[in-house]
Amino acid sequence: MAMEDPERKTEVVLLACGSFNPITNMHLRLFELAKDYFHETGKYKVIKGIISPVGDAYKKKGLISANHRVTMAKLATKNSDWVEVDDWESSQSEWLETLKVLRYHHQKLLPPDATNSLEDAVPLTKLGRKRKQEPNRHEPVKKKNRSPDIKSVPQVKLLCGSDMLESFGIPNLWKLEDIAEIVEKHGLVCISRAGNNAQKFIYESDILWRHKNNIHLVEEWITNDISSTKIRRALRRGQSIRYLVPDVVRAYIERNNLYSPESEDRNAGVVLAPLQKNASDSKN
Ligand SMILES: Nc1ncnc2c1ncn2[C@@H]1O[C@H](COP(=O)(O)OP(=O)(O)OP(=O)(O)O)[C@@H](O)[C@H]1O
Ligand SMILES: NC(=O)c1ccc[n+]([C@@H]2O[C@H](COP(=O)(O)O)[C@@H](O)[C@H]2O)c1
Ligand SMILES: [Zn+2]
Repeated sequence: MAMEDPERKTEVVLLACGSFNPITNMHLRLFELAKDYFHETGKYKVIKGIISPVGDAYKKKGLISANHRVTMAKLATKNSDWVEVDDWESSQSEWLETLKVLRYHHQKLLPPDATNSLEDAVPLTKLGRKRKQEPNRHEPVKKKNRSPDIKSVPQVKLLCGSDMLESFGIPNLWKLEDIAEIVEKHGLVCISRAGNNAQKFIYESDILWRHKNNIHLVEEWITNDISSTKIRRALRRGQSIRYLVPDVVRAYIERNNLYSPESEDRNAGVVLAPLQKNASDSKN
């Protein structure tokens, strides 16, 4: 009686977008923290985590080739039974808005006959009901006899740190309509990060406030301020990065001599792709 009906839980896929230059232990922790959070609510079941390294066309300073970044992320997740790396985003020749990456991964989860431009026409939660239940290759078929109310299409939520949430406020970096669609149709899971105040940021934004039910703030109590920037800095200085990144990643970096003063100068003086794109969009 008191047992929850597992079939009624909303299935969630967590998508983390970023440079992963290189992937760190903290990136991997984000997934574990978010999964614990959702399971503790009793309402969600996290079925998968996806790491999507940004493509080279993002043009961030110090960004090394996507090839290496994807390889390192794959090495780092080798032992995870639920987090995987997807190179679809990084294999595009142009930089892609994060919303487009979310849409792509959501579409991949739809039954094959539902993928034709339904996305914008039908609210996400209705998609599963509108179409006949069909197995898809991402998920084993569950018991039949589902209640029609079960949202059978998993939600794809954007997993990020609070610095990424706060980057929504940087002029020209994000389009307002993209932010709106991310929080309205998909949802956001934000892990606290030193120096950021996500709650206040949501309070100060009308659009985020309106959709705060779809923004999940997760407090990281075992605080850990590892960042890729600090890893690259340590490497340039010949310092150890052991126990800050998975050991296979450390070995791969050393073997290929990936980070140096020269690599840090990549894209120096180049305008970041979203800034470039949004500036030229606002001119036409
Ligand atoms: N220590 C951390 N705590 C919370 N979130 C984090 C942490 N490190 C990374 N993230 C999140 O992981 C995602 C990918 O981040 P990204 O690839 O930029 O890593 P990073 O460590 O912030 O790198 P960089 O220092 O180069 O900006 C972002 O959403 C970012 O907020
Ligand atoms: N408008 C947008 O969709 C937009 C703008 C800026 C960054 N991003 C994404 O956010 C992530 C930021 O990563 P970094 O913190 O490593 O720069 C990347 O995946 C990037 O593509 C998206
Ligand atoms: Zn970052």
